[in-house]
Amino acid sequence: MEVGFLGLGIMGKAMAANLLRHGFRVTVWNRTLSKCQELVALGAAVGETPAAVVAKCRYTIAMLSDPSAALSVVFDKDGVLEQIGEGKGYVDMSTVDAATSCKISEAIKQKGGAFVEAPVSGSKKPAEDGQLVILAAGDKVLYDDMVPAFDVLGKKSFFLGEIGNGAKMKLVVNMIMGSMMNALSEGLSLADNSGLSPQTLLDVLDLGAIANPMFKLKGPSMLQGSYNPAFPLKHQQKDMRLALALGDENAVSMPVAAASNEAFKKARSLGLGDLDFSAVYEVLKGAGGSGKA
Ligand SMILES: NC(=O)C1=CN([C@@H]2O[C@H](COP(=O)(O)OP(=O)(O)OC[C@H]3O[C@@H](n4cnc5c(N)ncnc54)[C@H](OP(=O)(O)O)[C@@H]3O)[C@@H](O)[C@H]2O)C=CC1
Ligand SMILES: O=CCCC(=O)O
Repeated sequence: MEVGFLGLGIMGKAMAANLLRHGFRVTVWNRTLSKCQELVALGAAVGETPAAVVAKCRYTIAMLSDPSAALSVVFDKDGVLEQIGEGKGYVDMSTVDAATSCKISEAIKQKGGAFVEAPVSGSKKPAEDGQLVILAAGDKVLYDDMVPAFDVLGKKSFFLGEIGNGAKMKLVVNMIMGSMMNALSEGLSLADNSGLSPQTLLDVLDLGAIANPMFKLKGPSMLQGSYNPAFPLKHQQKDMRLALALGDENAVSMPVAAASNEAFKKARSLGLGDLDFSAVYEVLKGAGGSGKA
C-alpha cells in the first residue's frame, strides 16, 4: 500500500518509520523539509509540498501540531485541497477540535475526496511500537481502506461515527490525563514538603487501585527533574484549552480541568512548553513548601 505522510514531528516521524518497516511505500513531507532526510534513509520518498504528496498518493495521513497547522496544510497555497478529489482519501491524525475537523471534512468532500479524522491515544514509544489507540470517525469506506495502515500504527482502532466524534473523544481522554498529571504533581509535592519520600509515594501508588502506566513511567523521571519530551507540554495545554471549550459549548462544569489548565499555562509562561508535559511538576512543586506557617 502506498501512503503520503505530512508532519514528521515526534509522532509523525515514528509513525511513518513504522509504516516503512512494515512494507508500506511512504512519501513524506514536513514544513521543515530537512527533517525528511531521516525517513529517506529508511526508504521514504519526499514530496516538495502537501499538494505534491496528495497528487502522488491515493491515501495521505497527516500528524500536525494543532488546529492552525492542520488548517494551513489543507487550505494554504500548495495545500492538500489543490490535489484532493475523487478516489483520494485524507486522514488527519492530529489532535484538533471538532470544528476544525468538520471544516476540513467539508472542504475535502466538496472536492469529491474522502476524509477520516483519527487522533490517537499513546505517545512516542507506542508510536514507535505500533501500539497506539486510534479514535477514528468520518467516511466509513475510507476507514475500512485504512485498516491495514491502522493495524500497523495501533493496537486497537475505534470507529466512532460522524466527524467530530474522534476529536471529541481524544479531547476528553487528554483532559483526564492532564488533570491526572496535575494530581500526581501535587501529590509528589505534598509528600516531599511534609517530610515523606516521594519515591515511596510512587511505590505505594503503584500497588493500589490508582496504579497506572503514566504514573509508573513519568513519576521516576519527574523526581529526577528530567523532562525529555515525549508529549510536549504546549500540546497538552492546547488539548486542555480545546477540552474546556468543548465543556463551554455543552455547559459542562470542569473545575478540576480548569485548574489544571492554569498550571499548564503557567508552565508555558515559564518557558517549559517544549519539555514533556510532566514538567508541570516544576510549577506545582514551586507553588508550595515554604515551610509551616
Ligand atoms: N507527542 C505525543 O505524545 C502525542 C501527540 N499527539 C498529537 O499529535 C500531534 C503531533 O504531535 P507531536 O508529533 O508530538 O508534535 P511535534 O511538535 O513534535 O510536531 C509537530 C509537527 O507539526 C508541524 N507543524 C507545526 N506547525 C505547522 C504549520 N503551521 N504548518 C505545517 N506544519 C506544521 C511541525 O513541522 P516542523 O518540523 O516544521 O516544526 C511538525 O512536523 C499534535 O496534535 C499532538 O497533540 C497525540 C498523541 C500523542
Ligand atoms: O496526546 C497525547 C497523548 C499521550 C498519551 O496518551 O500518552
